[in-house]
Amino acid sequence: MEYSYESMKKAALKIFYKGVAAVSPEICVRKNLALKNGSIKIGKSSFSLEETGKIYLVGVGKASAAMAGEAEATLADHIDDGLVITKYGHSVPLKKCRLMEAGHPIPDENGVKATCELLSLISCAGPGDLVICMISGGGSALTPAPVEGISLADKQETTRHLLACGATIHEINTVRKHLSLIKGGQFCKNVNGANVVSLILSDVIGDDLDIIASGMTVGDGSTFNDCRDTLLHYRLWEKIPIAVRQHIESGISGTIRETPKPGDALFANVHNYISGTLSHALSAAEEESVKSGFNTLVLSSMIQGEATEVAKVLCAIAKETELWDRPLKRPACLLSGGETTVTLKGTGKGGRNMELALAAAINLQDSKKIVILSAGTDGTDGPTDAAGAFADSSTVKHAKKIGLSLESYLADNNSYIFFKELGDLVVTGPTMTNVMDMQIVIICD
Ligand SMILES: Nc1ncnc2c1ncn2[C@@H]1O[C@H](COP(=O)(O)OP(=O)(O)O)[C@@H](O)[C@H]1O
Ligand SMILES: O=C(O)[C@@H](CO)OP(=O)(O)O
Repeated sequence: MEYSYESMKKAALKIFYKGVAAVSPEICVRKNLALKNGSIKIGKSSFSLEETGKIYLVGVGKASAAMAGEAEATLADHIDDGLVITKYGHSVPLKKCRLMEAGHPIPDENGVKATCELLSLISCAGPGDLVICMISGGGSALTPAPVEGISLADKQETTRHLLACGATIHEINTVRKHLSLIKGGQFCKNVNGANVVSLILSDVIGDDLDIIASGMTVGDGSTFNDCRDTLLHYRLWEKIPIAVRQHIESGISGTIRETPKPGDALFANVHNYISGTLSHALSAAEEESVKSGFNTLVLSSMIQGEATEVAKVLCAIAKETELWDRPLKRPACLLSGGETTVTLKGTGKGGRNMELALAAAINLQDSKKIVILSAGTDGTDGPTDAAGAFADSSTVKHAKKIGLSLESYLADNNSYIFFKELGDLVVTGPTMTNVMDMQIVIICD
């Protein structure tokens, strides 16, 4: 079969959508939540309706409104009260829960208000009650509850520095947890001994419960010392607001208490279950790729590192396939995913997927027929309206024709504008789910 760039891009997009569809909030919640024989089953936990007091449904994260919608459909009139905090544009109509939208990835005033309301709602719970949480990535930025002495502006500035320095989400959330009254398990301090059960859609490498949305219902394995180490490592210690520095120093000296740790009695009635992961999405993408006639290989669901470096490795494997039919015979499709980082040096507009695609285009200029799609499964890449971008063996040629220099767009972290000019953005709109980023690499004759 003869493949054109257009047909390869179409196939890549179809594979991406299949992956995303497999981790829709509805599917993930339906698999893990049921009402059966007078009991609510969530993950491996079961709560008899007769013995349970009030039932609260809460949610935080980009997928939380859609997750709560599915939970409402199952639990219907059994929910007594609820509140969901999601990112602007990620709402779906809810019947039982109040819905509040807030800023992401930089927290804002609406996030502060919403988090205050969330904490006030769950403080109505008590022994015998059940608090059901729908948690997904994005939850950290959406729930700013700064500790005393730290302002929202301090948190915003700290977040901006952390997002720009190339730190991993594990490192970023270690700091966030230690500046917060809700993150790092502290949500559970407010439920007065009620049962807490969380369904969690994972958007972090390794599916670490204490990292996704800063683990508000999970014991925190990190410390104030780790925060200082991270900030020193990325040379941010002198740049962050003084109030943040002082708070961390007080934590290190023991004047301020640590976040609750795994095994703390606070978590005796708390259960956390992963409801969907990137690995599920990649399996569905793999199935679609095979159906489309490609020899298919999932490389990894744990790709991390600087986006431009990851691009070099993916392109090297794609070119190996093109030249030597290794590790797959053509027509081939390589699938991968994870979360890269971008150390921002320029002032342009972009995201880590578009940055990866731009670097890939440079690496593919000496290849014959390779297409790469890199996109965020949440439908947003960086502070833009695109999910990601396509790069292919001919991108450099086309860019030169219209006078665009890839190197200068890359140096300015201006990948969004580059791919917009070229017409190679992947625009999906909010997908309502969030399991990190996916790369689909198609190699044809
Ligand atoms: N101009 C840019 N080029 C590349 N990456 C960028 C740019 N601006 C911001 N970013 C990256 O975008 C990330 C935030 O984007 P977002 O897609 O919202 O992340 P997430 O899906 O993890 O919430 C930050 O980690 C930041 O490094
Ligand atoms: O909320 C968070 O802490 C992170 C990880 O879960 O999500 P996002 O990268 O989407 O902001």
